[in-house]
Amino acid sequence: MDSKPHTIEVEKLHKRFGKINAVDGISFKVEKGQIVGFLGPNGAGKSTTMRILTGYNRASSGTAKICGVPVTADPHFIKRRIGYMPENNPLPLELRVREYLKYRAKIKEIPFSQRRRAIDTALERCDLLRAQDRIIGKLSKGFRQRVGIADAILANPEVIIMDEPTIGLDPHQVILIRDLIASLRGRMTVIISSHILPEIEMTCDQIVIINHGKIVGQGSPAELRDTFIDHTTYEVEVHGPAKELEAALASVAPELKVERTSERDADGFATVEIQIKGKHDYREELFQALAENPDLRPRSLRSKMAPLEDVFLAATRRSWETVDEELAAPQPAPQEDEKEPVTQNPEPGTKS
Ligand SMILES: Nc1ncnc2c1ncn2[C@@H]1O[C@H](COP(=O)(O)OP(=O)(O)OP(=O)(O)O)[C@@H](O)[C@H]1O
Repeated sequence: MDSKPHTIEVEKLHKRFGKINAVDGISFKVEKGQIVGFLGPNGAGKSTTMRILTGYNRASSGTAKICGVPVTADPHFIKRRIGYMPENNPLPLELRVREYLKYRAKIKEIPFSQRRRAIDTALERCDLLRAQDRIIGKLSKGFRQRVGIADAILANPEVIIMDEPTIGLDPHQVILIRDLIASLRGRMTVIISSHILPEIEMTCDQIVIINHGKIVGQGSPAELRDTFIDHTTYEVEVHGPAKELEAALASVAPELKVERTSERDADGFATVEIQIKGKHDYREELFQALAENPDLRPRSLRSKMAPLEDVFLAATRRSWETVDEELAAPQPAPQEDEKEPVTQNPEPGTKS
């Protein structure tokens, strides 16, 4: 049973651009205070979904609700509840940081008496107090991204949507932005899209994997691993003849595969990566098999979590197989609404 309230509810969302199904029946819910990552290859439909949520794009069909209200029902209500940082966020390069946030505070209708405090808080949270009088055009890309985030959080909205917030940043800046996003956990509901998989894994409570406009995987990193990864990987450091090692490993599990073996180090130890099908933890059996052989000397043994990249590849591969099957199947005659995009909702007003 659902326990926490859902700040974002998306149901059977479709967006067609002519013949392109950019978003093809997406449904998901996000609990209050969670950080959700959108993962997907180029053209998967991430930005389009985000733009529908913010009211920038209208859906062809389906519903998207923010705080229980359909995004098209009350654009003003939605505007006040969402902070949006679009991909390649355009900023006025000639303005100073504080000046820009003042202008944005006005647009966002923050009451005059609260503006100064709201700006100071956003500057502080984004570690921009030192840069508040700098001209935006003279800031590094990392600082500009922080200005974009400061703008998104300025009105203390319930939902923050960020499209590729770390694109083009150096690793140091990526860590700063990641920490900044993590600091919003519990306070705001956050959706971010990124191609940087470890970043999504480190930052997000839930991950939504999108491919060809459809959701192909959804859940916490652990749940996704459970769904898409059917093996466990182990790494063992061992000394001894290759033949003996092969025999010892073969006795552990019939479906054991040696993925790679490193060069031996100065002490004669090689690092061997092993994969065994299934979810059973074979560490004890592996250690025993190696230790029992007098010609082998194990030095360390550990199980390795599958990288999110493997989950992503497995999820998208599975969806490509489905697409291939769909393409091979006989096609029904086109429906009326496939010929012309359905414009169910009016285009909302200004950017928030
Ligand atoms: N305004 C538009 N007109 C026509 N087609 C569009 C439009 N916007 C997006 N598309 C198409 O819709 C599909 C989904 O695009 P979208 O930008 O949502 O993908 P994405 O997952 O955000 O990709 P990326 O990671 O490259 O930003 C793509 O095929 C894209 O070409």
